[in-house]
Amino acid sequence: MSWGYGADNGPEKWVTNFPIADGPRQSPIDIVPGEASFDGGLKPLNLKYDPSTCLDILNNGHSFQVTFADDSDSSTLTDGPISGIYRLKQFHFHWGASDDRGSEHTVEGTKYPAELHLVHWNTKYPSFGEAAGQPDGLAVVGVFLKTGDDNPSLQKILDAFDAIKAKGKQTSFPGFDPATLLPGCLDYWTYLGSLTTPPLLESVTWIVCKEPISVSCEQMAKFRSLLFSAEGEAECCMVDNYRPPQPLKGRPVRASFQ
Ligand SMILES: NS(=O)(=O)c1c(F)cccc1F
Ligand SMILES: [Zn+2]
Repeated sequence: MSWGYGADNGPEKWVTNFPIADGPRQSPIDIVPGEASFDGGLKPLNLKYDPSTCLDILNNGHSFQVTFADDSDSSTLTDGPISGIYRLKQFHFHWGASDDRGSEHTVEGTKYPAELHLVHWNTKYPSFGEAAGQPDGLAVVGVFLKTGDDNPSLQKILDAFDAIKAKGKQTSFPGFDPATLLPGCLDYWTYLGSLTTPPLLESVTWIVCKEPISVSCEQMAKFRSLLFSAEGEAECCMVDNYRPPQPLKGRPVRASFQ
């Protein structure tokens, strides 16, 4: 059986096939603002996204992701805590079965109902796959979702869900601008971590935004209408697809703001 989020194949079991699960720089973590150190040397995030690089939306059996053409520097992350140019590859979300949980990072124990991950790879390496194996290979921008007003930008994504309900389904998704998913304020915490799903590679510079974006509770219900299961299999709702916080193991967490 391959990894997932169930009792038999979930986060507590991943270490069996992926021993790095107990490694020194695993993600997510609980962010404790009072223990983060303000670093005046951290630059503002510079996110430049070109909607024409948006290709399609896919249910990969553990989340859904929106994928981007990454054969040029059209959609990039620069500055912030990183050096060089990182290209946007995809974004995806993690969410809960109810509004009291779902995010991967937590803030002093507070769980949000969902978390957005914008995944970028360092162009000093030839591809995403190569970069994913390097300690400075990836940079993921995390944004919390908080229940409140309806989010029109999110709604465009949710309206595509009927075409990707089951695992393995994919449909074209042209012209979406991921910048519309960013909060107004781009203050962030940053630390060195890992992928939060197997293979849990310790190659991610995490950049977690302090300000959440909104999602309505009806929109959260739509997230929960996706399936972990493929067509023809017993239906299993895609919910609680989050890894809980992992030990900090002495890592510094820096803040871009005071
Ligand atoms: N969750 S995460 O952002 O760490 C992540 C990646 F960066 C890359 C691939 C899958 C994945 F889940
Ligand atoms: Zn993720």
